[in-house]
Amino acid sequence: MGHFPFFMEIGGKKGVILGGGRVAARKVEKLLPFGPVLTCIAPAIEEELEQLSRSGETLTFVYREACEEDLEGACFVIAATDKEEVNAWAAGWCRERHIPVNVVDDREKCSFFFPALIQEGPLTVGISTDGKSPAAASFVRKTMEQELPEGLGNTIEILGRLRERVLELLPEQKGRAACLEALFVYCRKRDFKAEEPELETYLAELLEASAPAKGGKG
Ligand SMILES: C[C@@]1(CC(=O)O)c2cc3[nH]c(cc4nc(cc5[nH]c(cc(n2)[C@H]1CCC(=O)O)[C@@](C)(CC(=O)O)[C@@H]5CCC(=O)O)C(CC(=O)O)=C4CCC(=O)O)c(CCC(=O)O)c3CC(=O)O
Ligand SMILES: NC(=O)C1=CN([C@@H]2O[C@H](COP(=O)(O)OP(=O)(O)OC[C@H]3O[C@@H](n4cnc5c(N)ncnc54)[C@H](O)[C@@H]3O)[C@@H](O)[C@H]2O)C=CC1
Repeated sequence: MGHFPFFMEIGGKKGVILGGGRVAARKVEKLLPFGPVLTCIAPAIEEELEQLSRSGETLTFVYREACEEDLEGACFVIAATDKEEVNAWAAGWCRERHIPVNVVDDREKCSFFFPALIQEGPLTVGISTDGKSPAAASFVRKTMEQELPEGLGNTIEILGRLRERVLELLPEQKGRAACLEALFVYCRKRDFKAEEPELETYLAELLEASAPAKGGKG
């Protein structure tokens, strides 16, 4: 059975990574922009991984073999050592306690997978092959990255701000949906190049058009 792609909030949540090699580094690099509090435990930690902590205090290192108390209170765990028995032990320990666990050397033991990931501002695309071909997931990511129009992330950021206003100003659901759809269609026609002042103007026109006729109620 496939795995469902929940987009979960992990800001401030405790994440534990066992292992400090290339694969652990790739997982940590993906997680950091989403703001978790990460601890990485391994006797030897690659420089590539240590360097990721420059930007914030949310990544700490413990230079020893993993033990049970490392996992206690974790919101999610990534078993990324090169020792099959260590990864398997962590997987079992977490599953017994209903802690989500990712096991890099055995997809059967994972309760969640890492996707191939595209991030463009607030846009997140996660791609999975249900663990069947990470290489295929990687290929789809690269193909999609080339296809996504430049400026899309910025446009979505602006649309997010305008949306707040539309939800406040238009009382009726159908009217709101039509207005938000029209805004997006406009952005698409402008090849995602329109900046906020231009979209503000267009929104004002849309709101004007949907306002009750003069002399009406209110
Ligand atoms: C189940 C899963 C669990 C998880 O790790 O989350 C998993 C498991 C395993 N991967 C293995 C191998 C490789 N994985 C990659 C690459 C990626 N692997 C990723 C995810 C996942 N890998 C999850 C499923 C995702 C899905 O549903 O498709 C990506 C998408 C995301 C990421 O890692 O962040 C990232 C591409 C990112 C991108 O390009 O965008 C490469 C290529 C490389 O390293 O460059 C190789 C070597 C080539 C090969 O073997 O194919 C092995 C065998 C290890 C061994 O041989 O010992 C296992 C174990 C098993 O299959 O049981
Ligand atoms: N899921 C994925 O995307 C991929 C998974 N893999 C798998 O990932 C595994 C790890 O690969 P790399 O990071 O390249 O290996 P690596 O050799 O670079 O790193 C292994 C790390 O595990 C640590 N370690 C060993 N024993 C430990 C213990 N008892 N407690 C805590 N840490 C311990 C080591 O100190 C080291 O930091 C491989 O064995 C391979 O099977 C490989 C490629 C992709």
